[in-house]
Order: sequence, then structure tokens, then C-alpha cells
Amino acid sequence: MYKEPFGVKLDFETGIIENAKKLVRKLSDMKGYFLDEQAWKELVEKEDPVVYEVYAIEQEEKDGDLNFATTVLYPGKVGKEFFFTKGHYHAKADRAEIYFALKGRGGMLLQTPEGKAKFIEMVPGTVVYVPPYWAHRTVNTGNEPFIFLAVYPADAGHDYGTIKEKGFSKIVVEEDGKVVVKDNPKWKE
Ligand SMILES: O=P(O)(O)OC[C@H]1O[C@](O)(CO)[C@@H](O)[C@@H]1O
Ligand SMILES: [Fe+2]
Repeated sequence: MYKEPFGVKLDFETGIIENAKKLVRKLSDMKGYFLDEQAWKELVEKEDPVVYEVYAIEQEEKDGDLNFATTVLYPGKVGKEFFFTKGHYHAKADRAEIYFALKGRGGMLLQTPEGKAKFIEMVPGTVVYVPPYWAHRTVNTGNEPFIFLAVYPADAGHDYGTIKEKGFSKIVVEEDGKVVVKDNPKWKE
């Protein structure tokens, strides 16, 4: 009837949560995600870097329960575009989420299904509220790993398909040494 409460250690320096399930996403797992396809191909052939790692503590997909996970998003670029997470809507689209930045710097791109986008900068201590229905993707705009904690409903699920197909309406790139958020020329409504 009652589940057992627990505490775990989250290492703020490395992002590792003890006893968590680890997931690794390499650049080759992200075909079609970056704007510059040639730059993507060259970097995959050269070194196929790890783009991010996730350490997740997840429960059964039940209404009312919570999951949490850290993400270690490495610094890097594909062409001018900063490394990012795949990004997703929730399968149960009305589920919200909280992100808490721990280390490094970056930001979150959020978007409604109609393509209204918002970029929120994240530095250690920033808490981001992801409202129901908004897709979300984090971006590392710095030179060190960008590490954050996410807390989300256990039954939220992930809808990756929509973002994989259509992308986000905005991209985050480096231009003249600056971080610039601009319209995605490949965005499909
Ligand atoms: O699931 P994505 O889009 O690859 O991004 C990874 C991060 O997002 C989450 O799916 C939570 O929204 C976590 O598992 C992880 O923190
Ligand atoms: Fe999410």
C-alpha cells in the first residue's frame, strides 16, 4: 500500500545521482536534429561525442507520483548551433515540470504546439517552471558541462516525435562570440 520513502545523494559537481539509471546520448543518436547536416556528419565521423547523459530515478507511470533526473549536457557545437537535448512534449501533454540549474550555463527553449517560443537563461540557482503543453529543450551555451535537475510527473511520458519532425521554431547559435536566439529557417509549422 505505502511505498518506501528514500533519500539519495546528488553530486553537484558531476551531476551523478547514486543508484540512478544512466542514459547516454551521442551525437549519432541525434540525426536530423541540427540545422547544419554536413557539420553533424563530419563530427559524427570524426569523434561522435557524447552530447548528454541523464541519471534518472523513475517510478511506475502512475498518476500522482514523481520522477527526477539530472542531465549533464556537454559543451560543443554543430556548425554554429550549441549542443542541446532532443527536447520533447509530454505524452500526457498537460503535465508540467520543474528544472533546477546546478552547474555551468545554458538555457531552455520552450514552445507551444503553435510554435510560440521562449528562451530562458539558466545559471546555477535558476529554477524554471515548464507549464503544461510546452515542449522543452535545454541548450549548453557555455564552455563547461551544463548540469541541471528535472522533476516531472511519473505519468508524463515523452513525445519526441513532434520535435524530431518539426524541430523548434527558434535555434540558439554563436555569432561573433555571442549567444543569439534566432528563427529556425527549417521550422515547419
Ligand atoms: O528527454 P530529453 O529531451 O532527451 O532531455 C533530457 C532530460 O529531460 C527529461 O526527459 C525530463 O524532461 C529528463 O529525463 C532529462 O533530464
Ligand atoms: Fe519533460
